[in-house]
Amino acid sequence: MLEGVSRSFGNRPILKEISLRIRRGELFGLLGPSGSGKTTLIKLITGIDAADGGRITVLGNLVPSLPLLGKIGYMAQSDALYGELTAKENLMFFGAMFELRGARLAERIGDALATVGLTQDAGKLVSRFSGGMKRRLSLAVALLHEPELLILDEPTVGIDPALRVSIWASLLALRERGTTILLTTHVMDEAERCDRIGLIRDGSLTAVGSPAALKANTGAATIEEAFIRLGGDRS
Ligand SMILES: Nc1ncnc2c1ncn2[C@@H]1O[C@H](COP(=O)(O)OP(=O)(O)OP(=O)(O)O)[C@@H](O)[C@H]1O
Repeated sequence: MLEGVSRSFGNRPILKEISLRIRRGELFGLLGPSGSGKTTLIKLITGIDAADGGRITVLGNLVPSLPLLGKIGYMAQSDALYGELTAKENLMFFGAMFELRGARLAERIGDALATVGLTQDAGKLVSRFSGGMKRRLSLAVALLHEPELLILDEPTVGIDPALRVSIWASLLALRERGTTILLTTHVMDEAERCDRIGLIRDGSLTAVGSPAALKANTGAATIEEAFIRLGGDRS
């Protein structure tokens, strides 16, 4: 939950008094033009960056909170992987950080690799991976410890359409199991699949609602049209 959250860089306000309550178990999408503040907001929610004003609580904990880190899975926009390790070794490393070990770790690694379609590539060095494969491995890392809240910054950038479909199927399955998912996207048909979306423009949350409600409120046929009518640019 965010209450009046603000963040400036220098004299420049980047986020202005953002208040938002994301419900447990929902798939929430943040949509906004490039530079509107989506990544900044996500970093505040994870506790990586600190707000200048306002209050953020996640799963009942005031952010930042060390115990919270074990309950969150975060996939940043740039991949933080070890190129000199294989995909499986990367997952073993990150799994150990989340105190997974033994049979449980092996089971989670198998599950996460299958979810992102990398089972056949488990033994390959990450430095030989394509950009899309690295994105998929980053997603596997984020969901390895079965976090209650999954925060994904543009999870499907650089991923081909067929795999995007399968990743979305996995996200929806995780949501069915009760995982709360917060993601940013530029892709309108992805926004359409979220339970609710929040539109950000110039650091302000301009609208929040289900895709159907946002379309109905603006009389738009598509979410892209609703987004433009609500003052967003094509992103
Ligand atoms: N550490 C920083 N120092 C100064 N300015 C920053 C910093 N981080 C972000 N900004 C600025 O804040 C604004 C919002 O950036 P942010 O990355 O949150 O946008 P975004 O909506 O995630 O964009 P995109 O969709 O392109 O990823 C940009 O103008 C960016 O240049």
